[in-house]
Amino acid sequence: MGTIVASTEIKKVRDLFIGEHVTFANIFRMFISMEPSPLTEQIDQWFGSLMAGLRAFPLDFPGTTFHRARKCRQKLNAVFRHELEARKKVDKKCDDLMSGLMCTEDEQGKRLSDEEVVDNMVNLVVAGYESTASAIMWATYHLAKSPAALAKLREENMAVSESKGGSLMITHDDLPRMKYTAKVVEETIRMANVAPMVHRVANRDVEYGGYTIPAGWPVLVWVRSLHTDPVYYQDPLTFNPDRWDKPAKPGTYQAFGGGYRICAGNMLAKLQITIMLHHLSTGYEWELLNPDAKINYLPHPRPMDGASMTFRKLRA
Ligand code: HEM
Repeated sequence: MGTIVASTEIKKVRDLFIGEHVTFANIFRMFISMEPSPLTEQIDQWFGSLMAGLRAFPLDFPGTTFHRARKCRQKLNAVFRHELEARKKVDKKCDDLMSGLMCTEDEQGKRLSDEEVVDNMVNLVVAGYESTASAIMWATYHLAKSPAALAKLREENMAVSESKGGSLMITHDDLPRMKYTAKVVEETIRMANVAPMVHRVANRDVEYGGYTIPAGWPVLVWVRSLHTDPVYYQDPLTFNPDRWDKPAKPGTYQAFGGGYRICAGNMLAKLQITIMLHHLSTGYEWELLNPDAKINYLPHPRPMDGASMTFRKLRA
């Protein structure tokens, strides 16, 4: 059993498992039926630069993060546009999101414009890619620091795998048996706060904490402060999956926002993290190289060293 030393900075966590960028590869297969290739590697980099510019100061001239993000956005639009035109030319339909968006009709039989299809494609990758990959990184980080939780997770997932003759393929039917795994996913998402804020506008005057928020004011729900409030979460900075034996008090768990605009991909995100945890916990053990590395919170929370870890295969 060799020891792999690798930076698990999101991409590398994905690399470790099946030798490719799992989250990105999954998203690309589901969204546009593209297999990993030099082009998808390039697209991956453009998305990275676009993400970096999301919360950058909006200075749009060469050399700034914001400018780079805008340029990358244009390149991404061009790639999706090219694929869309190619499909239209030969009337090609795939079992993926792009074809779904191209064919969807509203009650009046109206379809999305090409621009709307491309816009939705880019936005959905932005919404669903780095957020989920980052949550997977945080799951491995917290589990590396919580051996007891990792042991319970491994026990549950080994049992699931053994009951299927050692198969690593989990299906929807296995999920009811993966109760502890579900709690690890929930606790990871609570602590990771990969989407640090939720945006709203007050649609009427609201009294809150002795203040009045006037109608029309923009409001930022700072999710981390909610998720680390000891009034709602006992010992909030401790990774404790068992706290999810009881559901959170309504309104105190906003990792995916809430109401009409709740994250459209929340179930998909949880499923992807669950699958990844199943494979990692049954196949590997891992250790943080710098457990006390400082955390950078903006633009997205991550350990400053990218969560460098050693991974070791549990079985051949
Ligand atoms: C751990 C992973 C994820 C986190 C923490 C997350 C978090 C969020 C948050 C906080 C919002 C704003 C919700 C609100 O304003 O109430 C949001 C919106 C959204 N998310 Fe996610 N998300 C994740 C994964 C995904 C995935 C995998 C997809 C789809 C592929 C996705 C698609 C969307 C979409 C389409 C919206 C906009 C919904 C709307 O405005 O109606 N997200 N997400």
